[in-house]
Amino acid sequence: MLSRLLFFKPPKAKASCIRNYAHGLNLGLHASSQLRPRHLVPQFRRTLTSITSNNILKPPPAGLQSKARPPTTVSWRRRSATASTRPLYASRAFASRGQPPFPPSIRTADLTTIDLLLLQADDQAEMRKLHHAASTQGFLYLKHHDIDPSFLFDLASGLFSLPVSEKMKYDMGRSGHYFGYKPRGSQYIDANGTPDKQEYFNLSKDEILGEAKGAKDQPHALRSQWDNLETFTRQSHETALTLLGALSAGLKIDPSLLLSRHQLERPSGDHTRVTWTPPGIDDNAITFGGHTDFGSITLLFNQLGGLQIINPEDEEWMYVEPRPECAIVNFGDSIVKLLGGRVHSGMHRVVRAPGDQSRLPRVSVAYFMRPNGDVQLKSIMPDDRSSTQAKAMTADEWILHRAVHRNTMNYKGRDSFILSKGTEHRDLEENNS
Ligand SMILES: O=C(O)CCC(=O)C(=O)O
Ligand SMILES: [Fe+2]
Repeated sequence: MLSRLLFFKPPKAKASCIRNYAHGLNLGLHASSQLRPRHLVPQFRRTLTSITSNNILKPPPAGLQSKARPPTTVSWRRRSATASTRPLYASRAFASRGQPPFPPSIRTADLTTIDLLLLQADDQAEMRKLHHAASTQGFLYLKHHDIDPSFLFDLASGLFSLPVSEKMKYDMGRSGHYFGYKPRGSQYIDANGTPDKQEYFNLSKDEILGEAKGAKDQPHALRSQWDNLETFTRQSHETALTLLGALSAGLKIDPSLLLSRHQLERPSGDHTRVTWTPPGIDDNAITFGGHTDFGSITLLFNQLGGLQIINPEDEEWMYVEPRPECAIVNFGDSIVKLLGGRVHSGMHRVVRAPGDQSRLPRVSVAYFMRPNGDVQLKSIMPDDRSSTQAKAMTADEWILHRAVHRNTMNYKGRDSFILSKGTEHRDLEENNS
């Protein structure tokens, strides 16, 4: 791996040098599956640290700094590789799990498929396609990623079959704290306060990377997978950064505007979520009500159907068919606010899995990328500057706001429902942002 890194030229300009070096770092990481930045020779690590600390990346605040890890977060491109030169995609292993097929007769959303390899190769047409998908449906399929969520699907049954009293030791509660366990029924799904039907664990990026103070303990099923969780977190974040970089190109803005607001090493609400819905749900039941995601980019991994989005043409709900070789990507409220409404945060919900799939427990895995916690959620677009001087909620405040108001125990009628909504209800939202 070192010989690969030495091919890279010494730094020229700040931004490009960071990309080249971090790019090289990533190439090394992926070429040699289990190598991580902490395995780099100290000399190279020092070089990277001094480059990145040169006013482009702010170091994390004291107390949150990782001793072993250089900040590598500005990269968004890796050197392109063709499908034939790349190792077996993790998603292929994820594909063969023998679940009943998604029923072919069901109406599904016709989402654009974006090729991550083409984005990494700076393919202009693919970047335009990404921009178009982001600004219309706000949902897309992403192929040729190398994120492997299969270990989380494997551990889900053991994790969620723990006694409720055991899982409740990790309860996230009702205060808006958003990491830990969410029991079934603790969020409501509609204006009447109907409880949801799924449980999940949210695992903080900062805790997984060892950078959060006071990190919570975790059940053994998760704790024993910490290395895999770290790899999953890093790869998901890196993939989301690639999307942000390519989207910036589509929007013709300086990529650092978005990249500097989504740094891996900065404290943020990013997390991995493993969701479990038991079989035996009533036909037509909604297990997770219509919502938009709070953050910037969600990478979702599904084996079973059940996810639905609203068709912008006729406003009807349509299934999103799981494609095991693809992640489902959607854009959330935070990036809508940062880009002054130039992308769409798609409304979605989850219903019982269709057909024979409904006989299985439904597991889904997601990585939620959010802005750094202290980022103000207002437009960063150069054209919007004059209208965005007022102070806005920070990314952390926005999570708190939405999470508190979704909690069943905080439900006080329609007003609570209105307060729980995101950017899909712009008229409502203007009153609470
Ligand atoms: O389970 C799914 O397919 C989607 C879950 C979801 O929308 C969420 O957790 O925000
Ligand atoms: Fe969602």
